[in-house]
Amino acid sequence: MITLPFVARELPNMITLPSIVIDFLSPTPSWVSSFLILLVLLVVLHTSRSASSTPGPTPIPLIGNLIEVMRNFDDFPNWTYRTALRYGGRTWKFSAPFVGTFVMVTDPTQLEFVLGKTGFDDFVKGEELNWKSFPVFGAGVFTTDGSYHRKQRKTISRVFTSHNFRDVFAPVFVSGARRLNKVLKPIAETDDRVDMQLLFHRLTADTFTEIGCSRQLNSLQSANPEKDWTDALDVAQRLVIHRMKNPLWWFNETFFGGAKLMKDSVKQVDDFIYSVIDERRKENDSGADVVAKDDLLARFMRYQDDETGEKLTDRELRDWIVNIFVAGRDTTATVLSWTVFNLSQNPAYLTKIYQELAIHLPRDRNAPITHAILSKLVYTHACFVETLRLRPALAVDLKSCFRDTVLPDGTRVHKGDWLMWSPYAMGRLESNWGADALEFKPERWLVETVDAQGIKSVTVKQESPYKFPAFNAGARVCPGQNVGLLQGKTTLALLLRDYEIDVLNDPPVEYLETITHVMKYGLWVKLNKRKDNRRDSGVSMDM
Ligand code: HEM
Repeated sequence: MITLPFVARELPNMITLPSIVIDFLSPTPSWVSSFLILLVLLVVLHTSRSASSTPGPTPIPLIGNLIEVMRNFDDFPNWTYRTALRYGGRTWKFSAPFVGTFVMVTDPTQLEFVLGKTGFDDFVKGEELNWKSFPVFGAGVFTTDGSYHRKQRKTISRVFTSHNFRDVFAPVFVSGARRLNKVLKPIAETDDRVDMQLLFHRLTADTFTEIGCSRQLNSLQSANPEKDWTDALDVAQRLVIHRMKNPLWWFNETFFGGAKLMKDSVKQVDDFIYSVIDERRKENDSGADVVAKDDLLARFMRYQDDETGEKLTDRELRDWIVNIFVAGRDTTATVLSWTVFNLSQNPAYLTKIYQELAIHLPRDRNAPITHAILSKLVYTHACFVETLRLRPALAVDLKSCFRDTVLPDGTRVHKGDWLMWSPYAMGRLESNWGADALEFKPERWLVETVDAQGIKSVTVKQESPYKFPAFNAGARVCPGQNVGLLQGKTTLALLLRDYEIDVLNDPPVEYLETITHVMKYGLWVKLNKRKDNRRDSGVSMDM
């Protein structure tokens, strides 16, 4: 054994290598030997880390689990499920070069540590996510940490009052669902097929533009040019995902036009949002009563920093609006699509929804449908959350580890590692949901309660968010979950009241993993007008 002088200088504890290695290295230029030694050290480091007691797919020196990850790239949520099964729901690890080590959690107790109070400061969104997504999300609520994130959450949460649920959200969602049904009417009268996923996305784009900035996008009814900004947002979001998932993303952006596509898409988004902000500022200056518009933009414009008294700049307003738009639009539309699909595979549950609608929705199709009525649609609600369990809108989520820490099960997580959790896998594990975990079974959400007067009622169970993290959990739990649920059940209720939906499975229904768990080829269906099941005569409902 001989000692390498330069290594000894770098590392006082003296690292020694077998002479055979040195003999091999000595005739080579010093940078080559330095590089090779670095590689050897990396292998040693890598092997010592992977030799930890945390299970996981066997890594290959230097490339970690890259091959396995690449092989399962397009089926990532299922891979997380299969691997979690292999390790019996225990925490496991995998790694990939240039991306890092991922610690995967599927057990509610570990997730509570990570997302709850104890680990909140140890696990953050982090700088990498922040800068990679900056062109699209800017310094928005999704990608920031610390006090800036808290002030956004506080302002956003103030919009979700019971008054707004009753007087703003419910009417917007009911009128959106009615518009959707109107668009479907001529389609149902012919043999035409339609992609419901596309229409759900347009519907939620319309409703969240209305809630966000009181603009009528009308993308459901027409090829409105303003709709293009939402398409551009989709493209930009996909590029962000590419940045997060593919270590060679910069290659694509630099040499294959990705950078231009990102720039053009972001510009289209910005043009729309800045024009809305500009218009609102002019309305403000002209003395128009913007306060009466209790939309998110109005609230954000009224926001003043507690300490400095400063208001938000146009750029900040733009970021806040984009984030909330993405949060509300894609998630709800995705879950709606999967709910329709799940119900088509389980007609018995569809029949139960029909019964519930027959009892609670007004007989007159044009009569108002209030928030109070919608609150009674417990079974429809349960179908929506059961879909979320099996098809969470964010199938996999992650945070960056800010400092070395140890999970309750003893797993060591190092600073810079990624802490990942898979709501998709967690929703399917028997250890979390019992032997029938893979079955679509809305009943698992229903609980019977008895009030002080002895009156029985059925409600939807509140599961622990650490067992059911479809809306995240802890201090970053989704503040809009009840808004999403309300729009989900409203749309579903009115759609199923009026139409029988025949899912064609052609093209097949498969998922595509982008930010949300969307369907790769859409959800193609054939529609028929439904008969009103309260009338024995079987007379078709008026449209
Ligand atoms: C079914 C519908 C919805 C689902 C499944 C859902 C799910 C989620 C999830 C999983 C997160 C955490 C994402 C992360 O890790 O950063 C999240 C965050 C968030 N959601 Fe939702 N969401 C839904 C609807 C909505 C709606 C309708 C709004 C607003 C109107 C909204 C607003 C937000 C916001 C602002 C955040 C960021 C919270 C933070 O980081 O502090 N969501 N949502």
